[in-house]
Amino acid sequence: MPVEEFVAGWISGALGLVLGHPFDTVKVRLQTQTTYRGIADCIVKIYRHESLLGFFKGMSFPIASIAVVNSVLFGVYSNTLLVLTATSHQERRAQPPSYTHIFLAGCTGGFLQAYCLAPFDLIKVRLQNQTEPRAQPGSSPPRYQGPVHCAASIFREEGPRGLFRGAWALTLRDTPTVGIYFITYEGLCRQYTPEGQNPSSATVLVAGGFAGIVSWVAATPLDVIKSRMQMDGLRRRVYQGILDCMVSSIRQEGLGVFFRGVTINSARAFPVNAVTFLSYEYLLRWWG
Ligand SMILES: CN(C)C(=N)NCCC[C@H](N)C(=O)O
Repeated sequence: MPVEEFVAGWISGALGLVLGHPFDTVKVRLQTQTTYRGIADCIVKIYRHESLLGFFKGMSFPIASIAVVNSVLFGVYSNTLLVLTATSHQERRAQPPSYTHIFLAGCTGGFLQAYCLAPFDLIKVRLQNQTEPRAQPGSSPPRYQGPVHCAASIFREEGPRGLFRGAWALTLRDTPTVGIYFITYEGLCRQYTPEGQNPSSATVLVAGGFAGIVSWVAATPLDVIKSRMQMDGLRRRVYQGILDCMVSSIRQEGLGVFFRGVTINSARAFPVNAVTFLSYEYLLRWWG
């Protein structure tokens, strides 16, 4: 099994993550808390109350973990294509795989990465939702003091399965939308690249950025449900399951609830995925 795709996925995931984390914090807050009037209000409040560091809450853990998850995503995607089409990454420009194969390989990558991502994403969301400023003498400490403390507390208070809270919603979110992600990327690259050639850097940046936006717009409804399921269980259980969470969210907030955070999600998705695909492509060309 070729491993370069896993390594390239790891590095490109880490680069994309640092760039996108502040957007991600604003998105998670908008999706799970009702105290903010919109993106600008949320940004101002985080900055005033928690300083610039507030935007980077919960990042240290994902930088290691999400990079591993991205490595699984790109590694599984490329190796599934290898099984389906018998072509390596280098051969795929001359012998492009069909969109059906790309979609199937993307869905396989999305499905497998969701299970690796679930506990890390849960910890990230719980930490991002802590609104307390940094610990000061005399003030009560936040519930979770860091990622390891957060993981240990969830394990103790909610059991080992608690670490996988929201995993089903995450799998439903990622399986089809990662298929869409790779189809959009490949489709745009092919559209703007002469046959048999490698896409230019500008094409990779634009195709990667749009692949991020299109797939995240499709993923946002289940992303909202996933984030809510992950916050459920913190004090008392509110939802019986995914369907119950959907129904009660619609009842209380209307259908618009499914698009909470879609603007910030898209604003985050473009730079993150432009950089992810650019570094991924270049690392593979460099090694290949
Ligand atoms: C819509 N979804 C779930 C995706 N497109 N997933 C693929 C990776 C996305 C990238 N690491 C990011 O954080 O944007």
